[in-house]
Amino acid sequence: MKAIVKPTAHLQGEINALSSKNYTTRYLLIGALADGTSTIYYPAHSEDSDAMRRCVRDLGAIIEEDDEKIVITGFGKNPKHVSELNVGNAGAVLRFLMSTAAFCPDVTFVNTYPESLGKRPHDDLIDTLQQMGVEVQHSNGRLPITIKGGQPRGGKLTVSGNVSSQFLSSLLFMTPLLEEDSEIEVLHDLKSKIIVGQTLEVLEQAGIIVHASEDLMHYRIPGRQSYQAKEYVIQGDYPGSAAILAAAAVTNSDVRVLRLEENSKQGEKACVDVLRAMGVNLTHDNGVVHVKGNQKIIAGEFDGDHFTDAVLAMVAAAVFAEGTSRFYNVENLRYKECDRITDYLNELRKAGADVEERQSEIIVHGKPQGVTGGVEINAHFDHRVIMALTVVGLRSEKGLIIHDAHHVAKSYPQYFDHLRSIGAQVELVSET
Ligand SMILES: O=C(O)C1=C[C@@H](OP(=O)(O)O)[C@@H](O)[C@H](O)C1
Ligand SMILES: C=C(OP(=O)(O)O)C(=O)O
Repeated sequence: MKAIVKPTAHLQGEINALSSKNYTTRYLLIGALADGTSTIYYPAHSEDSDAMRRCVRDLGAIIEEDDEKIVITGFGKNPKHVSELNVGNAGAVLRFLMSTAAFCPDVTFVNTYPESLGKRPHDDLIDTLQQMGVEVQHSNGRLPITIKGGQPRGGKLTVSGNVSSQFLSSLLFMTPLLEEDSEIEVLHDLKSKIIVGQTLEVLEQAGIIVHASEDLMHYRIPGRQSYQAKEYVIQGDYPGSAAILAAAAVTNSDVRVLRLEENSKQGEKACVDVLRAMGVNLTHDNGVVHVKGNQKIIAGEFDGDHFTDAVLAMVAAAVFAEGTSRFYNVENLRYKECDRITDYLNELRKAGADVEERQSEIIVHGKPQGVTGGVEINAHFDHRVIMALTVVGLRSEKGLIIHDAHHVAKSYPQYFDHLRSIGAQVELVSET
């Protein structure tokens, strides 16, 4: 499917934020690791959350669902001995389940997105699983990956955190089920540290005890624990909503996004502060972000690691700022669905933006007068590239054509419908 994004000067209306992808994957996992029956209200429905649902079902969880909830009966630490799992293009789902798979004798994670997830590195987690006595076959740290587990050992473990926080989260989900106590030391650095807070939050809700140091670099996890079955309610999703808010910021708008909790632990909640710092007229009360955009954006400097999945949307807003913006500490964007620095900036340049890259920085020389557009964009299999380029297309002179825009469904299948409901001129055309 291609998205034909046309210049749009005004956006107006109200959007009910999509449900959080990152909470849905977590609650599905802890529901599967529990021995009883849990209920998850308002789960996300996207390719990534579907991937987690499919895989935990393959591993033996029993799932029933209706329009508002998923009821899941878990397998505890005794997953079914499947031989193959397909996580689609979902990095977090793959990494979280690589540890769960250590309870199975022989599982292969297949490589269905060789150009996207198939290129992402998982060596840091493979290394820790090997420390636990698990045999892992892999292709240079990449998919396909075969885990030959059975009885993983706890004890003293290390994991590197400078590529992704997902490796640490994965171990935090699995180690409480081991016979031995575990101690995890995070080596080098911990990127996307803030999202580990979401992992610790859901573990605590399920009655799991984890002793974490204040800097989140050391953990003591008692073994022989079990996940309690509980009821969970999924909150609205900040990473996806960040693109809607950016679209409202770069147009003349009066847009409300509902279900965005002020006290959420999602790091991407910072997008509200980033837009505020960029001079965007907005309020955030009672779970509603209300943007009254007037197309004026002021440049700023931001540590993007605090809001990793919203960086591309904030960069899209900065494309139209007065002055030069800098998003620093973002090197791990290179290891996501595509290289979100080089690949993304190449597409932005085609659209007419003035951007520069460093190894761990994105620099944007703003163009308040707008960009020319009128070109075709490669989505690089990346939902966040698609969402961000759509924002740029709305404020361009000639619009943009985004190829393979169906990949938006990885996290936000209703993105274009939501944008169109507030007046965005976007046409969706199938590509054969
Ligand atoms: O734990 C999670 O659910 C996620 C962690 C982040 O990845 P990194 O830790 O690789 O930055 C984020 O980008 C991803 O969308 C989801
Ligand atoms: C990077 C993302 O997801 P994942 O790492 O789970 O593929 C994302 O949602 O932007």
